[in-house]
Amino acid sequence: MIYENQIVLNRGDYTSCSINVLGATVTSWRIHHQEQLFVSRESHFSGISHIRGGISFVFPHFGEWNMGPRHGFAREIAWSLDKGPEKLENGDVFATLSLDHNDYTHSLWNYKFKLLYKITLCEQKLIFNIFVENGCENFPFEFEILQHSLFKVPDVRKCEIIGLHKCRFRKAGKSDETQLEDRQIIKIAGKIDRIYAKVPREVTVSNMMNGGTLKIVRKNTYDVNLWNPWVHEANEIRDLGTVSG
Ligand SMILES: O=P(O)(O)OC[C@H]1O[C@H](O)[C@H](O)[C@@H](O)[C@@H]1O
Repeated sequence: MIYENQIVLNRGDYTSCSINVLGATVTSWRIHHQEQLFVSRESHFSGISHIRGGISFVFPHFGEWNMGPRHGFAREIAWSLDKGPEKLENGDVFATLSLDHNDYTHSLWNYKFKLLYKITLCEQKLIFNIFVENGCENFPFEFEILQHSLFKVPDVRKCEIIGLHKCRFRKAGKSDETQLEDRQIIKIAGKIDRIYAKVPREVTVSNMMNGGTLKIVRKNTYDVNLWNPWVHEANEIRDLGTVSG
């Protein structure tokens, strides 16, 4: 069921996940009451731009795009509910959203495609399955996908990111020049905006809400975007709200 644009997966025990059909954006993930995601209070939910925060769906292009909006169109348009929410025997709850090519997407990117996005809420984790169907007969297309995730943390300076050691990275939006990450543990102490390539399957972030560690496990994706605009730049992003040091 969709109520006020939201699809809610409720696992009981105050564990839930909300997905806004606008961009199939995951706007809330609560584990036993505790919110794990950051969504700006200044965010627009009316469709005039993408939702600022949560987990947004970047497709078919990451970054500035001369064919359409930055980070693609998928985060800016309404998706459909394809299936669910449905409870599985083990108590997990899932829903599948879909986005089909239409006149608008064709005006920017002239391919027939269908995206299926299955989100499963488990006791302590979220599982995402993404399917991209190519409806163009004998005609391949290239695309980029990113789940742009903004996490809520008590103090970002205390978070330790593990898993990027020895990966090469480039600065987002800058030249293709790459550098080697020589730190086993990355701490954020200022602005950072990087794309790490060929990242191992698992990256962890410690000192999340309640002091827990978040494990991000990926399959068939190779790059990781690490972004924190820090105070000055954050204050220039109008829908992010005021940030103090
Ligand atoms: O403001 P947006 O279009 O949502 O982009 C937010 C951020 O997305 C990614 O993390 C990019 O690497 C950043 O350069 C960008 O600032």
